[in-house]
Amino acid sequence: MNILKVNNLSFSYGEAKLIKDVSFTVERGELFGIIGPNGSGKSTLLKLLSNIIKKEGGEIFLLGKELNQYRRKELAKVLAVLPQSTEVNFDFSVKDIVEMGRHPYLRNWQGITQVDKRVIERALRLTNTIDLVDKSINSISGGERQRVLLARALVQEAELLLLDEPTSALDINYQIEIFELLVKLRKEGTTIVVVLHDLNLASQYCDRLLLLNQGKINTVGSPSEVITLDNIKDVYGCDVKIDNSSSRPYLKLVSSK
Ligand SMILES: Nc1ncnc2c1ncn2[C@@H]1O[C@H](COP(=O)(O)OP(=O)(O)OP(=O)(O)O)[C@@H](O)[C@H]1O
Repeated sequence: MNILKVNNLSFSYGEAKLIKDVSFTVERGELFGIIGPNGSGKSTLLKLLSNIIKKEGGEIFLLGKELNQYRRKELAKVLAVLPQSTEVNFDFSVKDIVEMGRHPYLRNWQGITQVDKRVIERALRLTNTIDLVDKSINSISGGERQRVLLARALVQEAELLLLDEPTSALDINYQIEIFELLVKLRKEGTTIVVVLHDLNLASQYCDRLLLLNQGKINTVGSPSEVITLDNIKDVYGCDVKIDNSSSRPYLKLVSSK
């Protein structure tokens, strides 16, 4: 059964049409990657799926219900988002930030419960951020902040996670750790849609990929169907080598000189 169904989605900023007639589905329990060059519309697409910006045309069904029919709290229990920009304007502590993710579960006038505390502690452990809880969100590194905001998304216990470049600020150790965490979450039943720049990480970890080019879908399919010499040449305009000796394609850059 699909968790997300997108039909003929379109979106413009002013005159510029940024998302053009995009249709695809995401199945329950998939790790689904969105890839494409800078400016191709990946973040815009993710914001549309998160209801952060409103579509111009088309339909987005989340668990069979139109996204714009969800109430805010109801949506936050089904869908959690890690945005591309992890800047936080106010000087909250890490603990406060992560607790905010439980907001949709809190009753009026009631503080956090033992259940909330357990969920928060698990998310802090999974993202390796437990030692940061007393620090101010603005006094930690960009990579630490990215993991803290992932913890905040996890405490929402949503069925669908939408992550915009969750490892962009992370060193190689944490990149692997976060992807192993995503694989674990997927095994537990969470569906994950993730925007990625690193085509090899996308190939290695995602079940299916959507390759976006100038706001349109170029290809949707398995990593072997999407990461091909022709597709990379068409979309990125560069020559690469692709090693297909293992089950998933591995891309190597070729110097233009
Ligand atoms: N608020 C905005 N107003 C006008 N144009 C915008 C706005 N936000 C993004 N754009 C434009 O929309 C296009 C798509 O941007 P988007 O951020 O979705 O691309 P992306 O594929 O995520 O890029 P990147 O890989 O660089 O993060 C870009 O040309 C960008 O300049």
